[in-house]
This record gives sequence, structure tokens and C-alpha cells, in this order.
Amino acid sequence: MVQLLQVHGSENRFFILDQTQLKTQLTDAELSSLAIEICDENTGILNGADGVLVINDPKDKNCLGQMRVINADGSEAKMCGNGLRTVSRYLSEKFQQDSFSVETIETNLHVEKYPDLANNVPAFSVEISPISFKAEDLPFKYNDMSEMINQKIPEFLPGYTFTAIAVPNPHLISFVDEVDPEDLGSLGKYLNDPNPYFPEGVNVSFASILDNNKLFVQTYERGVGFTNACGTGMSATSLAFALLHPADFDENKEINVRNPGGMVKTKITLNDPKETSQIHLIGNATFTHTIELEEKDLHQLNFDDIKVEDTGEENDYQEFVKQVVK
Ligand SMILES: N[C@@H](CCC[C@H](N)C(=O)O)C(=O)O
Repeated sequence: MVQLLQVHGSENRFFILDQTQLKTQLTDAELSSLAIEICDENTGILNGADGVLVINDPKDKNCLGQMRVINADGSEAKMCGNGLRTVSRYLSEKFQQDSFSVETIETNLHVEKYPDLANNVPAFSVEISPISFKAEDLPFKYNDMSEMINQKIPEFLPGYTFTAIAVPNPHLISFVDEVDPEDLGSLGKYLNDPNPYFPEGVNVSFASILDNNKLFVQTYERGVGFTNACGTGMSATSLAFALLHPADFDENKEINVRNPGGMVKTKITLNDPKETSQIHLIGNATFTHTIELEEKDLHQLNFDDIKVEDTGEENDYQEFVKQVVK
């Protein structure tokens, strides 16, 4: 039997597939088809998810495991902040270690167990890196702009300013008085369909500043659409906040980032040059369900004979959200 987990970080939901338990690993084409099939909101498992987090043996033996991120549409992303917290918890429990590194497509990232956020709400702190503002790293094309930092781009939305940051997956951020999901949705869709500016698409976040070190961030994700939260989006937005709104930012404290699925904390250390700044993302790593199936059914995308069990953690997470969003 093979076990999948349904997990979430701030209700950004995923399935974890630990390929090290398989006799035959899934090919890239099988992983892509699996994500499209099980993440579908209407026809997938447990009302679907935003992606599949694949755990493999690491190539670098200094890491406990390798994480790959397959979006709900079957495309692969370089990183996933909320997902990394859940993968960190999985590896931490599997290998009984609380501080270690996880291999991702671009780099090895340090992760650490963090004190529970509330009863039965386990949490992890994860490093978000590398950071780049360069047009070729996002990538984006806009006139001959080499970096997009707090720029008015009327073709995106008149009157708004935009900042583009790769961590290393691409993010476009705008600080707004109040997040308008309609504007966010139409811009997110436009920039993730074929368009002249972001040839590989981009995760789009709108953020409002609620107070000193306190933000609300909503994201339209590449390969997914609207999500309850995007970990790398909230991390990149926190860095943009620290750079662009110094009067509201206290670098000695964590930033509290609310999102439609709950809240996370980020810790930003600004350095010069700005690409060498440090970002840590802290938040829940909740396992909601275990799903058991035969390995041959996983390869054949046959989910008629799965055994699903509820872990009970979601109730505790919802209690936690009620307390923090009060
Ligand atoms: N939800 C994630 C980001 C997942 C990848 C993204 N859709 C992309 O294609 O870059 C997060 O928590 O960071």
C-alpha cells in the first residue's frame, strides 16, 4: 500500500507523495497527470488541492529529502513556501530531526521545527531563498527595465505600482489600500495566459498594510488561480514591504501576515545588496487526511479503491484561526 497525505499551510492545500515508498517512481508525465487528476476541485480527491508535493531521496546527502512542486495544472514550480513547511514536518517526523536542510530545484533550504502555534497546530520555520530582482530571473519584459521596483505599469492596472521578485519562483506585488479580488483575478489571469510581459507567468499578490509589521496578502497563483495563501508570495511581499515602507517596518520583530486561510509570520533581515537579504517564513504545517491506495492504482490514476482517514487536525487549526483573526 502507498500513503498520500492531504496537508495545508494557511489552507494552501497539497497532497504529499513520498516517492521513496514506491517500487517504481512516477515519471514526470505521470506526476503531471496525477496533479491534474487529484487536485481538481470537483473531480479530485477530497475536493482537490493547489498542487502535489513530491518527496524524493536527495541528491545531496546533506539534505534529509528533496521536494518537487507540481501545480494543480500539472506545471512544475521551483519553490513553494507553505508546502515546504508541510514537507519539513513530514521529514522531521520520518527521521526524528528538528533542524535540517531540504533540497529544492534551485538550492538547499534550512528548515526548523517551531513551537506549536496552538494546541495540535504544529509549525515550521523555513528559509526562502535565493532572492532576485533581475528581469531575466523572473523572467519579465517591460521596455528595457532591468528591475521592476515600485513601478507604475498602466498596462497592468492604471494607478497601481508593482514590484517583481523571484524567490526563486516569480512574484508580482502591489500594495493597495484594500485588496479587490476582482482586480487581482483579472490581472492574475491576464499575466498567466500568454502575454507580452511574463512569458512564464507569475504569481500575483495584492497586499494592504494593516499596521506596523502587519499585512494582509491575497494571491492569484500561477498554475492554480486564487489560493487561500501563497507562502513564497507572502515572503516576497514582506521583503517588498521592508524595502518600500521602512516607516511601517521594524526589523527586530516578525511581520504578521494575514491571508484568507489564516496567518503566517515572516522575519526579514535587510542586507546590502538587497538580494542578500534573508527571509524566514513561519506558519502551520497541518496534516488533514491520510489516503491509502495500491501502487498500481496510483500509476493508473485509479482512485476508486482509496481508504481515507481524517486526522482531526483541521478542527484545531480552525480554532487557532478563530483566535488570531478575532
Ligand atoms: N503556493 C506556493 C507556491 C506554489 C508555486 C506557484 N504556483 C508557482 O508556480 O510559482 C507557496 O506557498 O509558495
